[in-house]
Amino acid sequence: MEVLKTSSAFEAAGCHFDCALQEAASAASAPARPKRKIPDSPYRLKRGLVPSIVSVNQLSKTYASGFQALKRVDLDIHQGEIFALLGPNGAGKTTLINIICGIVNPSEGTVLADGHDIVTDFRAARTKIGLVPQELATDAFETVWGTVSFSRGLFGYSPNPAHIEKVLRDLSLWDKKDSKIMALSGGMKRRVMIAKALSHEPRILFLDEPTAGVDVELRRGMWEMVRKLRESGVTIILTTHYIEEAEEMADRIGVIRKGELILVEDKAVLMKKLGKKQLTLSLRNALAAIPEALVGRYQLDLADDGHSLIYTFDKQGDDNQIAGLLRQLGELGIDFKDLHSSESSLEEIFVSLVRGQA
Ligand SMILES: Nc1ncnc2c1ncn2[C@@H]1O[C@H](COP(=O)(O)OP(=O)(O)OP(=O)(O)O)[C@@H](O)[C@H]1O
Repeated sequence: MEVLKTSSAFEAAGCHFDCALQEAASAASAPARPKRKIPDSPYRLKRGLVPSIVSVNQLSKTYASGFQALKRVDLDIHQGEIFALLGPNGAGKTTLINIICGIVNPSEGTVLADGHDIVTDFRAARTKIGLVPQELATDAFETVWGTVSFSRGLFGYSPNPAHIEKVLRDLSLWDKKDSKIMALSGGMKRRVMIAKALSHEPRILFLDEPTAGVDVELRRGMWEMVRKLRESGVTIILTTHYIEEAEEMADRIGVIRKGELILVEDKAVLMKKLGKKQLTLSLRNALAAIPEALVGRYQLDLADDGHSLIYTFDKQGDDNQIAGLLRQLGELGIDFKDLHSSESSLEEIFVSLVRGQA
């Protein structure tokens, strides 16, 4: 439930998805924590009027080995949104991003980036896109200013010092503009990668695992920065293994499993539709088992050596069910001294989706 948000264990370890699944499974008994208020986004406020900026149609990829990494994927990314692509290791996220960015050829299907076909109109499509790859690949001996300016040149754009200055200032790198890359911290290097990706003024920015291995404080700073980029009109597509990141940042969420896009949904709708609620009753006297009269009628579990009775129900469920359960408990003489409710986190919803249970 709420308690299953990204735990510090895999934050610290930069842990990958399979690990997250195990964490989620084993964290069910952790104490509840209060729900965080996530600010509404400009995208969400004007939703309904937003056109697509990336259009993926029936996209498939079969590698030379014969392995089919993507299976007829259809996806529209809306202008001005932050879209989070989630999926276990090997699901096909990087393949999809690499095809859109022109790094991997599609086997079938088409992709339009800001109206340009990524195969037949490659150059125009590529200028619209910025990619921040997972690996920090920068020239250690080059200066921040030099490497970011050079990236712009790679796209055939004439120098624009005013733009490079703005990017460096926005990313809090201006005071480091003359520093060599090797003299920067990991977090600064990551921001240099973002500056490089923004050097040619793209309208679409792909962030592949933007905060992998980044400490919690810096990660929050990165989230703030990504939101500012979105406010400046850049559409952002990110992959992440940190569910908290998607929950915090994304307007919409796509889930890939075994090369298939199994779900694309507004985050808030997803959490409402697939989310579960739990009502936990602290019993006055421990129960050895769920009473016969309740079995099959309610989804009930015992915890805490029989001292807690947990009722799980759909978020969109009928409130009369709770009243009915409480009445029946009274009739059975089962008394409780306290009760509290909690809601599923995105992480729980996600775990059930990739396991195929949702
Ligand atoms: N060049 C390649 N040749 C053959 N198979 C490949 C190639 N690149 C990727 N694959 C396979 O395609 C599948 C999808 O890989 P991809 O890198 O897209 O997954 P991912 O969702 O990004 O995973 P991760 O979260 O681990 O980065 C994997 O099974 C991978 O082994």
